[in-house]
Amino acid sequence: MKKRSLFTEYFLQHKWEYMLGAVLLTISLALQLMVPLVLEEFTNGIQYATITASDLMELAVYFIWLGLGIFIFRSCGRIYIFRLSRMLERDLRTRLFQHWEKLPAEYYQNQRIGNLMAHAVNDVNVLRQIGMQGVFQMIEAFILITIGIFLMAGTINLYLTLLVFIPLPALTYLAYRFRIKIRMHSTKVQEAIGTLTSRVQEFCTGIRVIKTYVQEQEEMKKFMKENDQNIKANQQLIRANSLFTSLSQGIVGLSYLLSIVFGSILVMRGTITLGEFVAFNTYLSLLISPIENLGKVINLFQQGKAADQRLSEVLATEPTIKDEKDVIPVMELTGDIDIKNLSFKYPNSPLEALHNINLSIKKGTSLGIVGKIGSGKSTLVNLLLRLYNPPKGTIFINQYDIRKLPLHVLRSSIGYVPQTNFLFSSTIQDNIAFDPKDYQTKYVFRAARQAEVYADIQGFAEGFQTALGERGLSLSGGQRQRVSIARALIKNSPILIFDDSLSAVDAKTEERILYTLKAEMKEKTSIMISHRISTIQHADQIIVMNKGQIVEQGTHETLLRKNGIYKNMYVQQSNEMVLETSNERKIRIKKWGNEHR
Ligand SMILES: Nc1ncnc2c1ncn2[C@@H]1O[C@H](COP(=O)(O)OP(=O)(O)OP(=O)(O)O)[C@@H](O)[C@H]1O
Repeated sequence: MKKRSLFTEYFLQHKWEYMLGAVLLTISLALQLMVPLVLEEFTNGIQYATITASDLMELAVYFIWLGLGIFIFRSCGRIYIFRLSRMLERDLRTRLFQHWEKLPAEYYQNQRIGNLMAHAVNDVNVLRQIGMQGVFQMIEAFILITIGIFLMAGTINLYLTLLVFIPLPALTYLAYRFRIKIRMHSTKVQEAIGTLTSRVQEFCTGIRVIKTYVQEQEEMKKFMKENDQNIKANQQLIRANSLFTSLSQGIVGLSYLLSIVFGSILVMRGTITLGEFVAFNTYLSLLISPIENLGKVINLFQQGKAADQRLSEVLATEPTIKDEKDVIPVMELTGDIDIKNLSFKYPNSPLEALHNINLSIKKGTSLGIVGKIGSGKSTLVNLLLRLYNPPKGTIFINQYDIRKLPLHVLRSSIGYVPQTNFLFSSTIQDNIAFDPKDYQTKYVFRAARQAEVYADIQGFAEGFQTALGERGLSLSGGQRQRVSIARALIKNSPILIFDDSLSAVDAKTEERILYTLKAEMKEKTSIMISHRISTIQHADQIIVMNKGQIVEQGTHETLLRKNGIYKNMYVQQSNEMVLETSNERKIRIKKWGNEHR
């Protein structure tokens, strides 16, 4: 069965409410169609001098009542239909957001933020417009045109009506011809807006890099090029729209001309009365706007079809990472991790990021991971968190294949500090207590103390209530990292993962954090990735990764005895430390000398 469009789906769900709106509007239109009849009587009365002063008064009162009726029913119908469309807009955005939340990180890697914004803003707006102007004008056009033509042909003159309506099929033809063109241009406009939004977003997030690499001119050139493309796409759409509107107006004008010329002849011949001629032209003027709008509505529906298609495609994207059908209803995990023969390729990559990984991390023990850049350390963690799906039967927690665990149980059992520390535009407290559970302030303070960031935060004028800008830019790299650590610690989860999470703090702070964490981690399973040996040297077991494989495994002491990659890294880093310390000492002595000169 063909899938219904999003708009049809919504329309059918609310059909009775739409019906009520349509009834209110129809009453107002019926009253509008009575105006020419009153005018006809009035004009004939004047022509044949049969009208009296009291008739005039009566007519005036009648007109006022008609006007009032038209106003009340039209406004109510309009408010009703427009309210439904605003609800459609709200529901659609909520549905889109809910769906986006289900899609895996991988989906966002392949999307431009501008395109996603265009879906959420422009596409939804087009569908809202269909629900507003589209439905409203469709009802108006249908009622006025059908009943209007019936009244003109049936009560005034069939031939004049036929003559006046001869040019109108051309309008349908035009709408058909312009349909594809306008849809194509509207898609281009959407894409151009998407590209521009992405450019601005990238500019804002990358502003420091742009400035330090003096790339303002280059960025401006790219922006101007895309801005011009946006204008060009809009101009093409405007041209197509204006040509369509002008041609349709010309056709309507021709109908009007035919009505005046041939209507006057019929009056002069006495075939119709002057009152009927006035009524005929009033009907026509009532019909002109709906006939014009019909063209616009057809266009709007075309744009809506494209927007509907785009939104439907997004909503049809299957979340690849979700609870499997054979999910085991586990409520809690304690933290024994087993990895068996794990090999993994990223979906869009032909190369293996991990090859035949075998590991066992018992509850309450720690694992340190070191290795070169790109050796697969973060990939291992991504799979444990199911940010990507590991092959079935490769990763187990408490003997359960993680592919069979409920996602929310798996993820809420892991306190994770990612490599890139994203903080939300909110207070520091909210950033730390970022969990479905409600935490009392004392727990936020405790986590901040454990992460060695408490003193820094208390140093801010507003303490834990300090609002952070987008991406927490008001904090230093080290502070951001420690706030992220506090966010992971507050969860008090059985598994803790730190992905190079102490890289931005100095050696002394690192030492203090590790000391605090040691007590915290006693009952937990912890995985710590680092480029610094000092961060992981006290782990119960350490693995060295290279090209997606575990190449060395053991404790700090056993690995040093192996004289392999680990030993080399250790020696190199120790030498660097000595050099750093002696440089620091030299700087301190120089500084002291300067101060005491
Ligand atoms: N989303 C992805 N899609 C395709 N390939 C990826 C993706 N993420 C990582 N890779 C590739 O997988 C391999 C392992 O990457 P990974 O990020 O796990 O390395 P890493 O050891 O954590 O590196 P680093 O120390 O720089 O964090 C690399 O070759 C990388 O290019």
